[in-house]
Amino acid sequence: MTIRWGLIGVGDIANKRVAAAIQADPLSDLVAVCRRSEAQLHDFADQFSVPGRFTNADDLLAIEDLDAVYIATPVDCHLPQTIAAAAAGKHVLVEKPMALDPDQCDQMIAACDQANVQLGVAYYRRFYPVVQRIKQLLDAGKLGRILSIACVTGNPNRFPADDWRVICARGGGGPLMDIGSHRIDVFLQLMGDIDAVQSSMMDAPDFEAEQVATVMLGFQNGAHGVLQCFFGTINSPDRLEIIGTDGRITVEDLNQGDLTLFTADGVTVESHPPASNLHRPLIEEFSQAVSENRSPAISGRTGRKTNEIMQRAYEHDRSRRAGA
Ligand SMILES: NC(=O)C1=CN([C@@H]2O[C@H](COP(=O)(O)OP(=O)(O)OC[C@H]3O[C@@H](n4cnc5c(N)ncnc54)[C@H](OP(=O)(O)O)[C@@H]3O)[C@@H](O)[C@H]2O)C=CC1
Ligand SMILES: O=C1CO[C@H](CO)[C@@H](O)[C@@H]1O
Repeated sequence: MTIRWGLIGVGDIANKRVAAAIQADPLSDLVAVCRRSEAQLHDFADQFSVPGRFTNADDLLAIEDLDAVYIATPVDCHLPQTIAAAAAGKHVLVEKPMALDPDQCDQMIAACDQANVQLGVAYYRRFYPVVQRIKQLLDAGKLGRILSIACVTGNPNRFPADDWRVICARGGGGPLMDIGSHRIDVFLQLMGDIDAVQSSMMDAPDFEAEQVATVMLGFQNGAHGVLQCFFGTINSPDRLEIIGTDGRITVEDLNQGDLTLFTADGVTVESHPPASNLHRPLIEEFSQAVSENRSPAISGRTGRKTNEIMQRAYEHDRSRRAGA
C-alpha cells in the first residue's frame, strides 16, 4: 500500500524536513502541496518535483485518491484544516502544538473519530534514540526514585511583532507554545501524567506573547518538573537533566543526543544521535499506522495533553498576576 500525501503549508519546516521525509519513506508518496502565495507554491513544488499545486486547501482536499494530509501551517489554521481534512476522509498528521487550546484539540479528535481517520501530532522527539534510552534507564530503576526533570531551552530568533509565532491569536502564545510544547511532550513520555502546574511568564518589550516562560510541574509519580523557555537568546540551550536518589542524567543538547549518566558506579557517556531528518521516523510510523489501520504512536489524544498543560500554565500566570 502507498499512502498518497498532500502537504498543506509549505513554509519553513516543510522545506527543511517534512517534504523530504515523506519522499524518503518507502510507504509514502507526496502528490500535492498547498500554500496561498502562488509564486512560492510553484518554487516549492518545483524544488521537490510535486505535481499537485493548490493555493486553497479545500481544492487539495478534493483530490479523491489522496489518503493523508500533513498540516504545516501556523497554529490557528490547525483546527479548521483538520476538520476539513477529516470531512474529506483524509488521515491527518498535524504539526505541533496541536492547536491553540485543548478545546480545539477536542474538536479535532472528535472530527477524526467521526470520520474514522487517524490523527497524529508531530512531536517527533518521542523517536529520538536518546529520549528512548533515557526512558529505558528510568524504567530499569538506574536513577532510583526520580525526584525531578528539568529543561532549559531557547530559540535565538528575534521575531518581529507581526510574526504569527508572537501573536497569541495565531500561535497561542510565545516560546511555551512554540518550543516548550516539544519539551512538555518529552516530559510526559518520560515521567507520565502531570497533576500540578504553576508558572511565571515574562512579558516581551516588543511583541504580544511572553518572552520567557517558566513552568513548574508536579507529576503523578511525585517528581517535580521545571521547564524554562525563551525567545531571542543567543547561544540558546536545549538542555535536559533528570535527578534521582541514585543517579543523574544530563543531556547538554537533545538534538545531538550525548547523554551523561552519573551513578555510584561512576560516570558513563553515551552517544545516541537522532536521524539526520528528524521528521523521518515520525512520518514512517504514521504511514505504518495508517497502513495497519491503527492509531499512530503520537495520537491526537496524546497531543492534547501538552495543550492542556500549557493552557493551565497560562491560566496560572494570569491569575497570579491578578492576585487571585
Ligand atoms: N516540528 C518542528 O520542529 C517544527 C514545527 N513547526 C510547526 O510547523 C508549523 C508551521 O511552521 P513554519 O513552517 O515554521 O511556518 P511558516 O510561517 O514558515 O510557514 C507556514 C506555511 O503555511 C502557509 N499557510 C498559512 N496559512 C495558510 C492557509 N490558510 N492555507 C494554506 N497554507 C497556509 C504559508 O504560506 P502562505 O502564507 O503563502 O499561505 C506557509 O507556507 C507550525 O505549527 C510550527 O509550530 C515549525 C518548525 C519546526
Ligand atoms: O523545534 C522547533 C525549532 O524552532 C521552531 C521555531 O521556533 C519551532 O517552531 C520548532 O518547533
